Amino acid sequence: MLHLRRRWIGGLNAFNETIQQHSLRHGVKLLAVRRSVEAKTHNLQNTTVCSYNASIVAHKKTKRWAHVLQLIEEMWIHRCTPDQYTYSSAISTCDAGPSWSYAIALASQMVEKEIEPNSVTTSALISSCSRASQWQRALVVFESSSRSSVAISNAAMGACVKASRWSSALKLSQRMWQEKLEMDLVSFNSAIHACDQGGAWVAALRLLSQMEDISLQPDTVSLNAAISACSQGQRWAAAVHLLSEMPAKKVVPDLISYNATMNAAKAAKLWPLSLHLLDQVQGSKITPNLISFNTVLAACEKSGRWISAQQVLRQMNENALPPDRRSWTSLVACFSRGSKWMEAHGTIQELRQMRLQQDMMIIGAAASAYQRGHQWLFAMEVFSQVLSLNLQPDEQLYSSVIAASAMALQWETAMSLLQSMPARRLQTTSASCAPVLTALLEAKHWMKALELFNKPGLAKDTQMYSRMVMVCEQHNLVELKQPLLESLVHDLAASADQQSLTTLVAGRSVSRRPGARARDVPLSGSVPWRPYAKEIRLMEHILETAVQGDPASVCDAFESFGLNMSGTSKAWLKLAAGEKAQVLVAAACCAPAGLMLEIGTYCGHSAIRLAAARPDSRVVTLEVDPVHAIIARALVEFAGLSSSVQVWTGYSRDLIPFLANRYRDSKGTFGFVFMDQRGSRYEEDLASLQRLSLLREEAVVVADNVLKPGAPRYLWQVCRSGAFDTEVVRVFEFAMPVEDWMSVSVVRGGTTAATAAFATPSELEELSQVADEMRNRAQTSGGVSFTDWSSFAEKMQEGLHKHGISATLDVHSFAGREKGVQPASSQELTFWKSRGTHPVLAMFLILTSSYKDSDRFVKSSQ
Ligand SMILES: C[S@@+](CC[C@H](N)C(=O)[O-])C[C@H]1O[C@@H](n2cnc3c(N)ncnc32)[C@H](O)[C@@H]1O
Repeated sequence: MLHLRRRWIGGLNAFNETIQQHSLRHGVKLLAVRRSVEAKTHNLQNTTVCSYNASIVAHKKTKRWAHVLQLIEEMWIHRCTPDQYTYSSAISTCDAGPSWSYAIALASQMVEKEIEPNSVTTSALISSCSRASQWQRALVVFESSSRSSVAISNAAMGACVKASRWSSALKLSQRMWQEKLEMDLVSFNSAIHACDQGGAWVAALRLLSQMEDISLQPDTVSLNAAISACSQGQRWAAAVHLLSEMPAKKVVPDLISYNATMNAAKAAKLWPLSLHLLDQVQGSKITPNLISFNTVLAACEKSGRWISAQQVLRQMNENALPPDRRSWTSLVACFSRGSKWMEAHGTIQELRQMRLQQDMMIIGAAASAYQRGHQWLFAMEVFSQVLSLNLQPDEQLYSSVIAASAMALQWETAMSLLQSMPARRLQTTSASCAPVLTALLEAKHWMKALELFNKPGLAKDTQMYSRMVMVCEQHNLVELKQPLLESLVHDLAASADQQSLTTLVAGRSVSRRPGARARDVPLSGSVPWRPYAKEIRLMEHILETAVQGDPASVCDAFESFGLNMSGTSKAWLKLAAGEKAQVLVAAACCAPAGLMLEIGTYCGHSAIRLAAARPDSRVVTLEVDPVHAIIARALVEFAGLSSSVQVWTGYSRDLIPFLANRYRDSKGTFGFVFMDQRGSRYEEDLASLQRLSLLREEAVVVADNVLKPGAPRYLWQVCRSGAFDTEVVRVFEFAMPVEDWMSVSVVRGGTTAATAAFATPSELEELSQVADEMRNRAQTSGGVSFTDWSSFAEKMQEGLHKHGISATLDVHSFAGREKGVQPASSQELTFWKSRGTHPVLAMFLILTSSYKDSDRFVKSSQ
């Protein structure tokens, strides 16, 4: 007993400082003097401990802690010794509100008077420490308490949770479980709350199952905390599961349950799920609040779903819930991501009229929209607005405004903005430097550009190199390009792989190295991923296995390497090979004379195929990644096609206007185009080609991957605008057992600029965004499994079908003629023409005729 008391005293010694600061002893004494006078008057001498205790309990109910303190002091004066019960009641009265320090003072008095504390006093004392944000002291009291009890442990866990010490709280709950204390709802709820704080979703689910084991019914608080833990732990599926299970557990979900699940959907960028949950809330008797709407808006923002965001804002108005700054920021950011600068601008104007105070978030989102829309004057205007509002511009805002100015060739403005960043203690990054560099190069200030580029500490990324290399190539700045490429290769992660690139950059052409052995082809999942390791191995494989100067053997080597890669899309080689190559070559063979354009060179596989298939033509191919471009040039040279294939480094949006100047031809420059860049750019790049009159009459335009990841906006243009005749060809993805589509279109005469005004239905806009999300997912470290690709392709097919877009030709059972162009019989051509098929496509159909279509032809022509 004595030992336990010592422990208790030891624990309390830690409070000395607090007691000195907050002790009421002094105040209590003064009160007691007054009270003792009153006591005399009221003849309280005969009052017993019991009656004092009764009065204290009465005051406890009304939380009159000052009276309780007076009574205790009085008891001492009248030599009526307070007991354990007196102190328990008194401490729990003082535990509430600002009087927590008196609880500590009372506890200290108990120690002084050698009165043994019970579990009520201890837990009340722990709560007091917790209120005083003294979680460590709460734990000291807990550890020094003589016996374990649920109340004491709950109080200690509560103190840890309040102080966000989630792991300490979880340890306490584990201890309770191991010590077989009868954990109650409060214990579990505190523990699950701790899991929420730490995103410990596994522990939260384990606690729920422990509750089930002891037949303890969780309540809304338990389940909401568990959903929130899953959300913190990025487990949206578990969060949705918990929400859907609530009715079965006889727990009614409330707004917090829905908001927490929506938050999980937002974190996973699952905007359709968050919209669905919002619909569910609205369909139930719960009224969504600002948090609900803002969570859904933020989910839309993450994916740039501006149409959905607009709908959510309308719903807010219908619910008489005015959007706040956060809601507006999400909307403007959605417009920015969706490249809708005019809509973003309209919203900013609306906010000004509403006199809504704008903050850095909204302004930053607007500046980014202006940057994407090349609106440097508006970007500068918002920048000035930031200064006039005495806000501190951040790096993001600087980058947007600099990029917008640089794109408008305002290099002086861009440069002075960049130079003013350090004065504001802002770090210059590649996002802010790259546009200035490009603008300087465009303005032919080569030396200034080089000076900036060589500035120590400048973070250089591939995009920056790409833009620099692009300008050097366009202006034939060989002396400038060389150090850039050297620096690029040097900046790549140091590895043996780097050597091959160094050789190429040094200007030494690659050739077959007799005796050298290609490294094992497959890049298994266990091989650590290094930048460009896959591409460098591919190159080495081709150099070792193909015949120099023989394009067919080079293409075979590309394919054999690709077929040996396996697993997820991360290891998969993104070539238009296999069936796709057959469609590509057949379409190219039907195209009118003129240059052939490819957007998306990668390592040069399809460019080599095209050049080999049409020796009468030249291929111009664009590649944004400078390392891919280096490898592609080397392999084109190895295939003996350097004079037929020209590789340009740069982003298609920047390069197409350059092509217009470089290759202008009065008949239109390109007779054939192969779109194999990011599918979300197809439509815009095609529109640029049309606007700049770069397409010949009856030019053939082929696009790959129009089903997976998909290019719904582009398909809508080529299938439904009336400006093209199009066949949509069903093929197998190269080296993947998944269906994909390629589109083969012929530009109808006189319609080269007609598609711009042809609006895409909103559902297809949405589908385009889904496609982009899949593209992003494919680029993440996990990649996308073949099964996921397959089910994605099915869904995309359904979505397109609703808008009348389906495959028109099946090449799975390709029965076309052997390689190369063979003259089609006049009977075949007449057949297709009689069916209204464009003669160029008729030719293509004959070349790629599948069993199905051959049958159709044979039966109809008999
Ligand atoms: C699917 S791969 C091309 C495969 C290649 N056509 C073949 O079949 O061998 C796509 C390539 O396009 C490049 N790319 C993506 N978007 C681009 C753009 N807008 N402009 C230029 N290149 C782009 C990527 O860096 C990547 O190397």
